[in-house]
Amino acid sequence: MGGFEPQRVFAGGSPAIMGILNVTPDSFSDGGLFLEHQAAVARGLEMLAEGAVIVDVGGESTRPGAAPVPADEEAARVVPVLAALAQKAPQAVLSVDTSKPDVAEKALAAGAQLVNDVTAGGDPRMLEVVAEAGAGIVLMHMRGTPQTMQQDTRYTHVVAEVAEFLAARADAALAAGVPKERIFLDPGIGFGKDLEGNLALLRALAHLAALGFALVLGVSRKSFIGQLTGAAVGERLPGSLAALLPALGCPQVVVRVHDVAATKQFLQVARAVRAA
Ligand SMILES: Nc1nc2ncc(COP(=O)(O)OP(=O)(O)O)nc2c(=O)[nH]1
Repeated sequence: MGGFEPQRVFAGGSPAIMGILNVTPDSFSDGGLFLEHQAAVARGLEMLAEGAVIVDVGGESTRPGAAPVPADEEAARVVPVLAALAQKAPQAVLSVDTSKPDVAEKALAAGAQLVNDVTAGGDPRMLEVVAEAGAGIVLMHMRGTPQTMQQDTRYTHVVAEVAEFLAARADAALAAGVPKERIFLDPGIGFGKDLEGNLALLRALAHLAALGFALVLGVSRKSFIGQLTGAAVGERLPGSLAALLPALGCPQVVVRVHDVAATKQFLQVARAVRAA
């Protein structure tokens, strides 16, 4: 149950890779590919073999306009996959991508050690669930909900506003009893931001790292890459890799990606050729 060990995430250095495993019919880039549990477990094991340190299992798409999934359906999607991965890959760090405390509770009992909450503890019970389980939590910035977040993407100063939100949510997690080393902050690229807002957050990633918490960064295949290049969602791997460049300067960052092997190779070479 829980027992998140942060040192396992960065034992191989930073950035560390979080492989995305969407057990959903409608995720924006890979919906339906891994809805069947056997295929999902195989994909999770494949990503671990390719170099992922964390496998992030999600049962509800958060793409703009996505319909919410009932808790029992979401749990039915992710819990069996997490249980199988915990049994087959006991060395893996498993996370559950959910904003529902009930789903998180079941996922942690099944072997997840980290909760990836795109609402940053929007449901107050989530922080209690995470603290009680000794789990880690990813607190992500999103304006509104997947249904509303792209309707208002105006900020006075997007970096300052996102940093302020994340710092406040980290304080709430600390107050709930989650230790600092088990808290990850995430700017939420694509969640209620326009192109300029996403780029400003990427350029200022070191500023967010200066808040003193480990970070998670999710840029993989996202629409801002399409806006910059015209590339369709299945053609965005080069742009997804280029968007990781700001992460290279951060001491403790997890990059959340679909393409694990390519990202692993990119990071190995980028680290080798980059001045210290
Ligand atoms: N912490 C964090 N979690 C996230 N979960 C989902 C997505 C959206 O990507 P994906 O999971 O591929 O799509 P969908 O939400 O449609 O399943 N992005 C993030 C992110 O940037 N950060």
